[in-house]
Amino acid sequence: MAAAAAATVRVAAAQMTSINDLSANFNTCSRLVQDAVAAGAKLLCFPENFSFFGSKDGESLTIAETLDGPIVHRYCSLARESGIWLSLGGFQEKGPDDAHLCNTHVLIDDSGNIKSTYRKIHLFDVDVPGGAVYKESHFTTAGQDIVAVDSPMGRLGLTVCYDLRFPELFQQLRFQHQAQVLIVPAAFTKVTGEAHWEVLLRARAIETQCYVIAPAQAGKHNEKRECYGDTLIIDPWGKILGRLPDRISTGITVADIDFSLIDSVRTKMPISEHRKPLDFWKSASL
Ligand SMILES: O=C(O)CNC(=O)[C@H](CS)NC(=O)CCC(=O)C(=O)O
Repeated sequence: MAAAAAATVRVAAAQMTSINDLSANFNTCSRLVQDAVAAGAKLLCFPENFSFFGSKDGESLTIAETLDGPIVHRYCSLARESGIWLSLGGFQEKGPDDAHLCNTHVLIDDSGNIKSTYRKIHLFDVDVPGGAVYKESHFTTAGQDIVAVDSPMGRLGLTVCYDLRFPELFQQLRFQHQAQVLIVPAAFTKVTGEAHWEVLLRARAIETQCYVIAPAQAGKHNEKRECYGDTLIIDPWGKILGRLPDRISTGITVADIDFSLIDSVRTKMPISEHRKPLDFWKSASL
């Protein structure tokens, strides 16, 4: 008889203040990996720009690398040596030309192999009210593909930051790609985070009936940039399971993924049966 799958599995999400120094950020990540392993986590998720947070426009282009370059290689070794899965939630991957990179979410297994990669689909070209103007597309090429992948932590759906505002991606991950756990690494602005971060994350968890793991950049990265922070882990009922003692400190939070909770929430409230196919909406709007 096959061994029964574990009923729960522990995951961790990091909160950190990355700077424009690859080694300093790697040292922080290594320390957080040790904390996650000590806490019994099988997966640790890092925020967007975990390995490098530029201090001026275009600085990230100077450190962009391919997935087989030394930066990702170092994180693969860290995963293998520590026996933990890592979600690298926003790596500056060398793009199609020297003027563009891809904002790539890289998932590494506990043997140190890259399991999958997702390239951020929605780019942050936004004039933040009361904040700065962002033009991510100036130096970033958008991804085209939805990515979900099986793991011991369930079927993981990969996203990056601003994707959070586009529920259709999350609907696709749940209903077309059968995701159970959605990872939303972020570097949210302070202004938009205050207004929207928690409510958007809880909404995505509730409407997809998935766990949501949302590791966040936090606090002041340099003279010009400050991120909202507030790393969260949320269950499929929308309940917050994990959060650091404060919004901007560096550290991890952990929570247990309970597969029976996913099943019971979905069975008792069968939205996958009640939802209308796209064709319904086409005819309903005529
Ligand atoms: O600020 C930085 O340099 C780092 N941030 C990023 O790399 C990305 C792209 S500019 N930030 C977001 O997507 C913020 C989304 C957001 O804040 C929202 O949707 O409200």
